[in-house]
Amino acid sequence: MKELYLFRHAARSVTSSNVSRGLDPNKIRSWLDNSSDHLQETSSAISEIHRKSKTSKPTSPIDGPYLNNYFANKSDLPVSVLTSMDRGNVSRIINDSEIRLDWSIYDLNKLPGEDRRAAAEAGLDQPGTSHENKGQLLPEVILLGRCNVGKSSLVNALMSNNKQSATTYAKVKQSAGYTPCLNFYNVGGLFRLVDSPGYGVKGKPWQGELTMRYLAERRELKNCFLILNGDLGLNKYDELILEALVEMGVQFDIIFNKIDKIKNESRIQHYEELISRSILNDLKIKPRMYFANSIENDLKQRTGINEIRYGILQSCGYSDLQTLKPRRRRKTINETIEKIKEKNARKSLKAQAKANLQHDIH
Ligand SMILES: Nc1nc2c(ncn2[C@@H]2O[C@H](COP(=O)(O)OP(=O)(O)OP(=O)(O)O)[C@@H](O)[C@H]2O)c(=O)[nH]1
Ligand SMILES: [Mg+2]
Repeated sequence: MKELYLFRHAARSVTSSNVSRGLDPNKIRSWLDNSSDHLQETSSAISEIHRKSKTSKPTSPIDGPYLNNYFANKSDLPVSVLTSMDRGNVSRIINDSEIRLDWSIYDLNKLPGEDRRAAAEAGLDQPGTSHENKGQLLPEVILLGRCNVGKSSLVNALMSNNKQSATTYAKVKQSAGYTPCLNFYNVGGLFRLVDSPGYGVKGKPWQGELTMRYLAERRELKNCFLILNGDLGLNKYDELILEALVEMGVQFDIIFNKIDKIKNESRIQHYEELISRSILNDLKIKPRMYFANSIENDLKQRTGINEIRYGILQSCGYSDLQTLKPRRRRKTINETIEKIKEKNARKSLKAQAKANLQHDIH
């Protein structure tokens, strides 16, 4: 109505002021009349858009938890759907954990546990390896995958504080074939997370042998997380390793990583198609499935990390996460300062609230 009122006013002023400039007032009136109809249509279309935008929900990000929720009802492959309490627990456990690289292994016979076993088999009493006194044996999980699929980035994402900091434990590089050996990260004395050299075109035969022997022989190994390219899907090397894992009877799960490479609105359809045309549904063992983004340079984009952490802890036999206490890491000076600041802010808020209450009473 307001627009129409303004419009009429404009028509009046145009007719009177433009005659002197040689414009035909009737033409102008008819043009304005048509415009009035158009304006009315436009204004009602705009209010319709406003109405719709108020009622329709904004598109949610199709992130790791969203995809898990979606495929929980749609796929034969199991997925984890976490409660907010599970999320809180896994974040606390990892954020509190002291994390360190215990061993970098090029030769499986030198791996603690294996050295002892090798020595026992050879009839020797003293294995005498350099790693012998560097810690007790813990449950282990390994990240497997093609070169460049994001194994080391995922190691960093799994062991870093979710949103605030990206600690770099494992070295990451754009060029494929970067991690040369098996790296064992001790997480809070609870388990060891093993980063492995990638397989595929850039993988070296001796690295393949090392990893395969580890998979076949390691008694501490509780689960493998096979990382797949979330953009391109499985290739022949992935199929070979999947078949080998099934054949060896090794427990494994799969992670579709780099989901950011697929546009948010196409993700569901992309993964539905990718899974249905892969060999995943035909495997004798149905692996648990995860969707993640382990990107290092944009922490807000990281997703699906707590689901994998939860899967790791469960595989390692830790089911009561509420009471699980890792070996704690020492806080940095900055973290300590932040904690003190938070405590003081809470104190002053409390004091303020108390003062307000007393003021209201009086
Ligand atoms: N877009 C995107 N890039 C990623 C993601 N995760 C890792 N990258 C990038 O992928 C490249 C390879 O990452 P790495 O973590 O080194 O991969 P890797 O599997 O350990 O590679 P190798 O050790 O060579 O086998 C790096 O440039 C990473 O920044 C992700 O979730 N999304
Ligand atoms: Mg690597």
